[in-house]
Amino acid sequence: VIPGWFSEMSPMWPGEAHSLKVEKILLQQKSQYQNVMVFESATYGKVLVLDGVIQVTERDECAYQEMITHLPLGSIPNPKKVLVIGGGDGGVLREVSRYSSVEQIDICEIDGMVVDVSKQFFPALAVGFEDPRVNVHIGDGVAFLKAVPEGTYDAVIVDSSDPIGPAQELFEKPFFASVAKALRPGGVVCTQAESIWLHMHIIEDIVSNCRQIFKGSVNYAWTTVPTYPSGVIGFMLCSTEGPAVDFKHPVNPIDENGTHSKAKGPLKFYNPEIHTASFCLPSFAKKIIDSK
Ligand SMILES: NCCCN[C@H]1CC[C@H](N)CC1
Repeated sequence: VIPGWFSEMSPMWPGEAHSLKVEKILLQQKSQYQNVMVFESATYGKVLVLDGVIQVTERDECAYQEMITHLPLGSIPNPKKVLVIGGGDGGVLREVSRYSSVEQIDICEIDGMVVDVSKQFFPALAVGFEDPRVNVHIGDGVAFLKAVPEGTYDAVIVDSSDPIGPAQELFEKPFFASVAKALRPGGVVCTQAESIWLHMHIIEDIVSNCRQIFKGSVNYAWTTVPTYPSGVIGFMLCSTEGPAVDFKHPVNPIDENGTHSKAKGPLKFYNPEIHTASFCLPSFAKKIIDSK
């Protein structure tokens, strides 16, 4: 370990590690589920780390939060009821709250400490919790979804960490089946779906499971996030049987000014062109994803 630097090491990306220069460690605590750390970096603002894995940095969080939210919500005409699984830092809530059509935003985050730490150190993300439409549930998303009446939601966003630790079940078939049940016909789900450079085997399984469960459309999109492993992160975009959803041509694209409603300031990353472009894949990934 180089003194004064944080290196992100995990069995999920063997033989490589992204490092960030540390100015000051602001918090190190153990929650019921994981080690929680916040540090001030030299060049990416504050950084949230769970079990040694970077979750968000102030400088590049916009890419992930905007894409994981606007890829699904921009693809349906009138999102009303939205469920966020994970997302305890509040960033996805901030993006969902841009839609004036949305009436109810439920969030189920397993670790309450993540919510508390975000409110203390990441106000630009935790602002999402201030929206009156938000209902916070601290608990296991798997159990939460089992209790949800069939066809409740227009959209589900699974803003998870990696399938090592508390989020492991969020990558498995039974969970996808419970998401499909909780969605209305033509409802959409967007899940965090790792890196095409590092995790094609995981993505292969996720796509295969999604094609069996979601009888609408199943697509994989990706974007760049400099502080995520390999600098990219992907998303599964699926819809249930019912009114067709064309994820590649958004019917309801939020514009750059984010003026769907009382905006939380302009969008920094997402725009309708990058929405469409995010579904274009390199051949090595396309071959596997389109064949499942
Ligand atoms: N809202 C926090 C984002 C969590 N997503 C991350 C994707 C990349 C992973 N290596 C860690 C979690």
